[in-house]
Amino acid sequence: MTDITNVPLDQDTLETIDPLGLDAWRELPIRQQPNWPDADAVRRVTDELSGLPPLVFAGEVDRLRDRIAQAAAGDAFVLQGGDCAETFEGATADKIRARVRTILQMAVVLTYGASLPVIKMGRMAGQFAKPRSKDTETRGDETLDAYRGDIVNGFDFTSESRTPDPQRILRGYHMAASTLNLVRGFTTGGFADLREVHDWNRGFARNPAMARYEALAAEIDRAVRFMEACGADFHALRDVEFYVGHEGLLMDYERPLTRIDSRTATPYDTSAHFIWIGERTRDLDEAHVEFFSRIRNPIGVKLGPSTTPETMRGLIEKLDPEREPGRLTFITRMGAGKIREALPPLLEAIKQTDATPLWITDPMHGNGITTPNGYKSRRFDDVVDEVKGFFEAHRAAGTHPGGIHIELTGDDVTECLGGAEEIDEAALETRYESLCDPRLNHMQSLELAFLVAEQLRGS
Ligand SMILES: O=C[C@H](O)[C@H](O)COP(=O)(O)O
Ligand SMILES: C=C(OP(=O)(O)O)C(=O)O
Repeated sequence: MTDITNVPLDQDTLETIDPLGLDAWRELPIRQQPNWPDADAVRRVTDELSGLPPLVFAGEVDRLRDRIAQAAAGDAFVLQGGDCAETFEGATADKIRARVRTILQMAVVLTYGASLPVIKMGRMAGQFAKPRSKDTETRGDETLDAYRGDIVNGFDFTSESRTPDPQRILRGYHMAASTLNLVRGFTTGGFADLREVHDWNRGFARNPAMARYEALAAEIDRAVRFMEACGADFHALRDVEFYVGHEGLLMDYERPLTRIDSRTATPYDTSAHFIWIGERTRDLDEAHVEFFSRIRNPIGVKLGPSTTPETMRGLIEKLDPEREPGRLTFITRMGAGKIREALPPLLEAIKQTDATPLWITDPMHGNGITTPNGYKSRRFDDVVDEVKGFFEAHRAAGTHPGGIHIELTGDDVTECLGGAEEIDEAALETRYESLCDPRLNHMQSLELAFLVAEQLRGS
């Protein structure tokens, strides 16, 4: 853990110089921050970042909060997806297009399955910082800093590349800005036309490996044609609301991008519409929860299998004291083997409170394995099983299963095992590109969407 606490100041002084408490986190323990070698260089960068334009606007953030409130009430479903770790090299038009396309395709299938609006959100345009299990990595007799994401250091195993470089923070900001710009272009410029997006799904279901989904794809097809025959204005439907979110981890990025909204005089973290706090940094008495309790964005918190009802209640008190609809999302990542025991007590406990968080399943992070040939992977079947466990638990408790959070790519990588294409351990060697955790590829993502749609129809 890195202590980046400043010289402690007394409470009165703090309240005078920081009335909104946006720097109170600096007095608290903090995890998962880089050991920047040059504090002055970091200060110069954060000063510069503080003066750069916001990436998102407070009004959009408010709209997302309303949408999340809808989902929490069971009237919408959230789809969050994107890379485990976005890279600077991967911020190309082709890769961004493929990811957006995958999310839009999944959304069509889920919309049909749920008969509800699907709120589309990329793990994109800022998902550059990674928490790690270990601060260092050893290869042979050399030990270097662990790779913490492109916004901190490089992946190459050399001392130069692994040394945290604050200039990367600025590069991350510019990469996020250009990614978001393209995402906005795609989702408002015709690329999201429902007829075309569904046409891609039809092609997918005709693939012999995916034949199981043909019937559902054909049903969606009929529905789209029915809408067309009824005179639906597909031109108006070409534009979709698309939001971005990432883990709020690197405080030297999130704090300078936090700005006071001129309409309401309240602080918004303008690095993304949605920010989540990771499983490793959600301690109630530490810096991340403190900081994100002060901002107006909708906040997610990852909940692993050891989360107790008491911790959950503490998070609600700290992050959503006003019980504001849409403010708080719990993203459970329990693991397929644990969700059926670990989630029900939380759902029973939530019913005893006046809180109405949105519940989303992240079926990726509790299902990591390392294969005998040395790859970090996940079994598609475990991912599906955790999703099923999530729906089962919510059905039994009478609460709403409100969304899914997936690490995915639009490319044909081979990082997760199984799926209809039956990716096996040997295949992992052919196209494993993630610099951190394994993602579902394009086909696996669509397959999951069809399976979730089946669950939604049954719920
Ligand atoms: O994406 C999540 C974490 O950053 C990742 O699982 C950490 O991986 P590690 O255990 O290899 O550090
Ligand atoms: C690190 C992540 O997840 P978790 O906090 O659930 O481990 C992540 O989503 O990238």
